[in-house]
Amino acid sequence: MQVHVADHPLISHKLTLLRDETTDSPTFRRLADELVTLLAYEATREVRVEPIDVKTPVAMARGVRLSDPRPLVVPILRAGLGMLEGMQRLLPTAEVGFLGMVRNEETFDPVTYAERLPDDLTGRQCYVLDPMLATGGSLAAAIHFLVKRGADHITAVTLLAAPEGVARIEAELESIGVPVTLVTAGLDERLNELGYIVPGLGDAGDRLYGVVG
Ligand SMILES: O=P(O)(O)OC[C@H]1O[C@H](OP(=O)(O)OP(=O)(O)O)[C@H](O)[C@@H]1O
Ligand SMILES: O=c1cc[nH]c(=O)[nH]1
Ligand SMILES: [Mg+2]
Repeated sequence: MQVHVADHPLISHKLTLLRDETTDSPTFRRLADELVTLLAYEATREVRVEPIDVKTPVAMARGVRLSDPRPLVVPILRAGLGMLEGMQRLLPTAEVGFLGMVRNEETFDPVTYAERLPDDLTGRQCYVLDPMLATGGSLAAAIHFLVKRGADHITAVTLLAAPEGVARIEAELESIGVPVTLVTAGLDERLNELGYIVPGLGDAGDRLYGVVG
């Protein structure tokens, strides 16, 4: 898997504020949104385009436009929803599909409670959004959903990733069978015994939207 850890002082600055436990929910949402827009630039480096000609006020010019079919952006609910607008700012014409997943707190296995994806993703580039790649269970499950429908190019965009999660996706790449790229604002040290990223930022969903039972 190609792993791009963002190396930019503005991204590091915003990520540091995001980690801070005193950062409130409205600020956390704004920072997550800003971070995704910065990450989207790197994440879309291989977005497919086709040549077109355009008439400027002066002359004809050769340019490009996004190819059809348009990319599909898939936020993993809940926390991934906090990254959607930031991504759409750069890819306004992308389609959006949804996956709802929650981790079992004891086994860390993802439970899928919602799925709204196009049936046929043949030839589609897909961008999966989830702030946290911890054990990698949720991202692996999301990738399998997309590949089963025919997606042939997947980019995951995260705010933080743990080495354990990266290793898991790498180990599953053979069964995944399509190239996967990870673009993340930070790669942290490890997971703790509760499956949280260390030092991390806590529970991204709770920090974005509040604690639900
Ligand atoms: O890599 P993993 O070990 O699978 O963990 C990461 C997942 O955990 C979090 O979601 P959570 O289950 O807390 O759901 P939420 O977004 O509703 O808070 C996070 O947003 C990822 O989806
Ligand atoms: O650190 C973590 C791990 C999983 N999910 C989160 O929201 N945070
Ligand atoms: Mg959560």
